[in-house]
Amino acid sequence: MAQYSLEKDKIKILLLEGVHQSAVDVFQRAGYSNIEYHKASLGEEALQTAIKDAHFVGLRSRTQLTDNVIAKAEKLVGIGCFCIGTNQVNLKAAEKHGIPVFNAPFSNTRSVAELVLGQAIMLLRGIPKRNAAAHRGEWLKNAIGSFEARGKTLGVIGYGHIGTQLGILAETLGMRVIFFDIEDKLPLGNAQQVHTIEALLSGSDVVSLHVPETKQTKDMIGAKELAQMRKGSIFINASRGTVVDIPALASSIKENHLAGAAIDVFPVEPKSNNDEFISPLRGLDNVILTPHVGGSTLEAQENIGIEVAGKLVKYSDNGSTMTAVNFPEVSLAQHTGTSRLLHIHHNRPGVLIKINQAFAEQGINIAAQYLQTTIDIGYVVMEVDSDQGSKALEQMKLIEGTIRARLLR
Ligand SMILES: NC(=O)c1ccc[n+]([C@@H]2O[C@H](COP(=O)([O-])OP(=O)(O)OC[C@H]3O[C@@H](n4cnc5c(N)ncnc54)[C@H](O)[C@@H]3O)[C@@H](O)[C@H]2O)c1
Ligand SMILES: O=C(O)[C@H](O)COP(=O)(O)O
Repeated sequence: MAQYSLEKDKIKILLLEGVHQSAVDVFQRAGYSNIEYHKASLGEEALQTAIKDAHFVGLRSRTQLTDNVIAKAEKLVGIGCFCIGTNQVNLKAAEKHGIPVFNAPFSNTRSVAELVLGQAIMLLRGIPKRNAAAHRGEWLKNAIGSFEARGKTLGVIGYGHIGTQLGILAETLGMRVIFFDIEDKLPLGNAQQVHTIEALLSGSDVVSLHVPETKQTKDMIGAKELAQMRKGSIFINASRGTVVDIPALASSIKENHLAGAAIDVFPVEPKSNNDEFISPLRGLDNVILTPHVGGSTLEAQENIGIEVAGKLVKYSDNGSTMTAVNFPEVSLAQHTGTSRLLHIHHNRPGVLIKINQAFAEQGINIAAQYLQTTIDIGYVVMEVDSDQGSKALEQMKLIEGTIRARLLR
């Protein structure tokens, strides 16, 4: 599939799930005015219709970009996840179609860490159940099951951007921090890495999960793992809903093995704010339930809007793919005085040689050339004399193994 870059006002940008206005501002400042904006996510059928003529799509954690949806989005050249998680996008399918996927790996991490710390303090004091009781007209003034955070052990599972920040914040309260991660990680502050999940679960007063959704983390915490936690301890999950067996967690709370929990993410979440939230955890006074708002602060959303829209604009304007999660990364300055071509191909031997040969035969002068590959695809960026761009694109289209070719203006 070959594409000439369109006039910017012809490039359709589909924004879903109420991404922050800052994203719209970034696109508009860069000259992209054809923006279709939706406050909610779209179901598969509506999504297929809206995405059919879109060149870029921006979404958050709810919208499912399946293989099927991507295959039908014939004009799509870039995907922006305005969040951290990218599990809602079939990354392999996007790669196969030559579509880079970008996200915001840092912008909401502090928001999650702050929320979790607040929840830990509230749960250690038994506040959620006292709050629920007060709303029913009951008065639970006593110190039973009420503890300071100081001196308690926080166990972090997944010591990445969020887990590390949480650890540092917790230490400022005088908590001891241990963590479990599949990688060896540099402990920040006085944190200590433990090497089994059992050691973490049995050694912590508060356990907090900060792992991504992967095959390995699916149902990582079930009845067996909950039983390994200390009696009277606290469990927090603001990572992904697939990581925890929720019925097992509900049983552990009802049996008073755990003193409380805070859950922000669920295996099945309502599609919109108008749909009912269904969970076996509903009605348990010592469980804080939040509607996947760990990263939903105005600061985080504004920064995410600027960051991800900026990455999409850069890719559209000059082909730069830095920080793409499924694609060869190429960092490129703005080009002046030349035509820049982007060529995405199946990663087989000889593609670059064939492009160079074809250009040589046609007398096309190459001013600059960049190549990066993943196992499956190669990404070549070439600059040619500005009057030779269209001819060069025609030649690129003919190369065997081409997935996409694009000429930037
Ligand atoms: N609730 C929310 O609104 C919200 C907001 C932001 C992020 N998140 C979720 O939180 C997750 C973590 O975010 P982050 O920025 O800290 O990610 P990160 O990639 O920086 O850290 C994840 C850590 O988990 C570790 N890990 C991976 N698999 C593991 C396993 N099987 N066992 C133990 N450790 C494992 C990794 O090595 C890494 O250190 C995200 O993937 C996202 O799904 C949720
Ligand atoms: O992956 C993330 O960053 C979080 O889960 C937040 O997702 P959201 O943007 O849909 O709230």
